[in-house]
Amino acid sequence: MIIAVDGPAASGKGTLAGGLANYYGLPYLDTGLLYRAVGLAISGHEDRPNFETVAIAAAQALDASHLTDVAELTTAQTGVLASKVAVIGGVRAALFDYQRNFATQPGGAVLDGRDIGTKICPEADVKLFIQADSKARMERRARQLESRGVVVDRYALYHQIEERDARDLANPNGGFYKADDAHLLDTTLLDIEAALRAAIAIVDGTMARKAGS
Ligand SMILES: Nc1ncnc2c1ncn2[C@@H]1O[C@H](COP(=O)(O)OP(=O)(O)O)[C@@H](O)[C@H]1O
Ligand SMILES: Nc1ccn([C@@H]2O[C@H](COP(=O)(O)OP(=O)(O)O)[C@@H](O)[C@H]2O)c(=O)n1
Repeated sequence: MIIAVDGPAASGKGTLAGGLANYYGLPYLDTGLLYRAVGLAISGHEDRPNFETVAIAAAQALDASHLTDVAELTTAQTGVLASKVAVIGGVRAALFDYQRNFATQPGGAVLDGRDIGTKICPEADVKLFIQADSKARMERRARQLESRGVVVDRYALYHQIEERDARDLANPNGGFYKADDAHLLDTTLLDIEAALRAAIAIVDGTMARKAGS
């Protein structure tokens, strides 16, 4: 079974995707980490003319060893760099096979990102699009960063998330919208347990309908 989980920044898609992977015993890939690793690799080059070439080369050279320093990859600054390299068609093309190979491994997988249900795995058995309002997303990200000892300016974080979402939505090479056959799950008023229960109910319901049809 392949489960695709998409949604905007800090909507809780990684938490849900990880919870679903655990529940169904499937391997899980956070595809945002791939873009973050490329973002990190071009840090300091982003204003140079050869920025795109450096980013594409970094994406082509990417392997699992670049995804281990999760603390550094998940800073807010790396998120901004990730959304800058994510608009480069050559970067997306270079990361496609990695994601496709993960998704199509025997037994299935859970992947979360922005374009899993639209571009990476249009044939996924179940697609979830996770949403939560901007203030809730900002507050969740703020607490996540604070739990690591980061001092957070909530006003700046709110605008940074809005700016990143806007850049993502305008991405000419992206597919950052809800797939027609994705189930929308708004977690604004749900805690993590309730959101996971709702996601499991969607997956079970979808698979039962497919088995019956
Ligand atoms: N439904 C929820 N209610 C409260 N906090 C949540 C919920 N879902 C996720 N979180 C918390 O919000 C933060 C961001 O969640 P995460 O899954 O990393 O988001 P995303 O992968 O969409 O960026 C994490 O600290 C996570 O524990
Ligand atoms: N499948 C994906 C995943 C992430 N991304 C890009 O990578 C950035 C970081 O993604 P992420 O999922 O780690 O970010 P959060 O939603 O966790 O804040 C996004 O803002 C997108 O620009 C993408 O283009 N396609």
